[in-house]
Amino acid sequence: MTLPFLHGVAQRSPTSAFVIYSLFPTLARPDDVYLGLDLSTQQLKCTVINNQHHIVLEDAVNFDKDLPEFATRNGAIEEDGDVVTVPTLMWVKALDMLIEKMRKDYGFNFGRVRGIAGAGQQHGSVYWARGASDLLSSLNPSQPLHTQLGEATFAIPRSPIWQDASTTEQCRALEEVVGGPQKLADLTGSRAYERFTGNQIAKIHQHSPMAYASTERISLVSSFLATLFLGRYAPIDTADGSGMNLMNVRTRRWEPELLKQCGGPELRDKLGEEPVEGGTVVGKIDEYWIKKWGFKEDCIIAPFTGDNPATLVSMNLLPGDCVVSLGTSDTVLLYLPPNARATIDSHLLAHPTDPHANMGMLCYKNGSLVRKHVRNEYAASNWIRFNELLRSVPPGGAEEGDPRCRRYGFYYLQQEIVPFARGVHRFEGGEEVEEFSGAKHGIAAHNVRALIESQFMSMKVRTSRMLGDGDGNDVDAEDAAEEERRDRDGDRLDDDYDHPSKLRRVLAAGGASRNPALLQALADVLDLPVHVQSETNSAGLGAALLARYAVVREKGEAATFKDMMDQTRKDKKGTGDDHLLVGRPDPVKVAVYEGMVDEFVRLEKIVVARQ
Ligand SMILES: Nc1ncnc2c1ncn2[C@@H]1O[C@H](COP(=O)(O)OP(=O)(O)O)[C@@H](O)[C@H]1O
Ligand SMILES: O=C(CO)[C@@H](O)[C@H](O)COP(=O)(O)O
Repeated sequence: MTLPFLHGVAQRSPTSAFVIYSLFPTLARPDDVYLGLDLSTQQLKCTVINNQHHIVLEDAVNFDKDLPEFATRNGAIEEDGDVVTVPTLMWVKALDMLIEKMRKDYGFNFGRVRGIAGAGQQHGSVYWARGASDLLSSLNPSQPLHTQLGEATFAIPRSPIWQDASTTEQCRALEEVVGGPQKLADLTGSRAYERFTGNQIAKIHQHSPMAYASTERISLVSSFLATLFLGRYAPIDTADGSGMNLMNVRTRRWEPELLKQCGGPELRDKLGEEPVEGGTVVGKIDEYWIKKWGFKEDCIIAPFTGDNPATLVSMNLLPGDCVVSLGTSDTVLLYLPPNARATIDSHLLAHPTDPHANMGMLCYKNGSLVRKHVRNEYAASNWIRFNELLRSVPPGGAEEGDPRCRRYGFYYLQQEIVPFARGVHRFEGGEEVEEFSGAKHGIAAHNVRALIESQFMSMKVRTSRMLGDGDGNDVDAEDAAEEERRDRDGDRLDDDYDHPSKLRRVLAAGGASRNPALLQALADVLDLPVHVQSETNSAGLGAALLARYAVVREKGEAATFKDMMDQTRKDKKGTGDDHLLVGRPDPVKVAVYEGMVDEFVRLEKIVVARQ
C-alpha cells in the first residue's frame, strides 16, 4: 500500500481519515504542521509551515517593546562596554508570551504540530543551577514557565551573548594551549573569538568559581530553548556546537584538551552528551505542553541549531550561492566541502543538514545597529531618506572632476569581530579626516554611502579569501602568513566537490534585506546578482524545515534534506527556485569598486593597527 493511496482514502471522509490515521499513527496527516522558533538578538519569532512548506503562521515577541521590565536595549544589556548579557528569564517569558499569542490571536491548534525545531542566536550560554533538571521534569501545566523557572533556576542569571567581547585574555590562553590561532582554527573551525562559548565559560570558571561549581548543565541559546520543550536537557547540535571553540569540527565531538582548558575536568559533564546531527529526533514533547497547550504526544523535538545555520537551511543553496544575512549582525554564509580549510578571519562550521559538509561564515557585529545609528544621525531616522542619500552619491564618493579623491569610512561602534577594530575612521583622498568635506553631495550622503560600501567591501575581500581565491587582499600580517602557508602547502578547496570556487549569486536574508537600496549596493560591490525569498524570517523558516526534516527522516520518507526539498517541490510542481531577483550588478559601478579594493585594504590595515 503506498502513502498517496492511504492519504487518498483518508481524504474521502472524516471517518476514513480517523480510521487511517489511527491505524497508521506515523503517517503524515495532511494538516500536520511544523513549528520553527527563532530566538535571535532582538526578538523571539515563530514560523509554522505545512507539508508543502507554505507558511501558515508567523509572529514575534520583541524584547525591548513587549518585555520592558527586563530593560534591554536592542535585546541586550550592555555593561561597561564589552560585557553584554541578557536576563535568561526574559527568554523564558518571551516563549510564554509567544505561545499565548499564537493561541489568542490566531486560535492556533497546537495538536496539529508534528515537529518542533528552533534557531538561537549563536554562542550565547545558559547556566542551569543544580536541581534545575528536577524542576524541568515536573513543570506544572496550570502555570506559565517563567513563574516556575525563577531566577534561582539559573546559576548565572544573565546569559553572556554573542555581542560580549570581554574574554580576550581567555582567547589568547586557549590559542596558546594548542600552538596558536591557526592550530585552533584547524581543530575547531575558528581561532579563539571573544563571543565563542568556550571562552565565555572559561571567564566564568575563573572569575565566578562558586556559580560555576553550582552549574548543573550549560546550554547554548538553541539547546536551552529545546530543553524547555523536552522537559529535560537537550543536546547541542553540531552546527551550533561549532561556535564554541570546544568541538573538533572534523570529528564533530568535544575536544577533551579544550574542555579542560576552558572549564576544568568537570566541563565534560556540564555539556552533556556529544553534539547531535540535524535531521535526528532528540525526543518527544514534554507532558507540560500536552496538558497546557494541547500538543499531541507524537510531536517530536528535533535538534535546535544556530540562527545562521538555520538561515542556510532555509535558503536551500545551489552550488555557487552565498547567503548574506543582514540581521542585528551581518553574516556571510557559504556551503563548503568536507575538506575546506579554516582561516583565521572566518569560521568553518559543521553543516546543519549534511554530516559530511561544512558551512563557512563571516560575522560582523556592526551590522543593522550601526546602520540604524547612521540613519538616525544623518537621515532623520528614516530609511527612505537614508536610501535617497545612498543613491545620490557616485560609488566611492568621488566628486565629479576629481575621481581620485575617494572617500572611505569605517564605522565600528562596538568592538568589531573582523577586523578586530573599533571607532569611526574617515579617509578622504588617502588622508584621515575628522569628517568628510561635503562638497556637492553633502556630509550626510557621504557618510551613508561610505558606511554601506565599507560593510560590503569587507565581505567582498574576505569571501574571496574563504573560497581560496588567494587574491592577496589580506588585512594583517597573520593573515598574510596564512595565505602564504596555504599557497605553499597547496591547501585549496577541492573543486571536485559540488561547489564552485566562484560565486554565482547572493541570497539576502534578515530584517535589512527588505531594503532595496541596500541590496542594490550589495550587488554592485560584490559584482553578483542579489535574490531574496519572500519570507524575511529565514532562520524561523529554516527551523521549521529542520523540524519537518526530522519527521520525514524518522518515517523513512526522505534520506537527505535535499531529497525532502526536491520531493516537496515536485509535489508543488514548483519551478525549482523560489528566489526573486532584486538587484543586478551595474558594470560601471562594479568597475569602480574593483578599483577600490587595494586602497580599502590599505586603509583598513591602518585602522586595525591603531587598536
Ligand atoms: N528597511 C530597513 N532598512 C534597513 N534595515 C532595516 C529595515 N527594516 C528593518 N531593518 C533592521 O533589521 C534589524 C532586525 O533584523 P532581524 O533579522 O529581525 O534581527 P534579529 O533576527 O537579529 O533579531 C533591525 O535592527 C532593523 O534596524
Ligand atoms: O555571532 C553571531 C554569529 O557568529 C551572530 O550572527 C548571532 O548568531 C546573532 O544573530 P542575529 O540576531 O544577528 O541574527
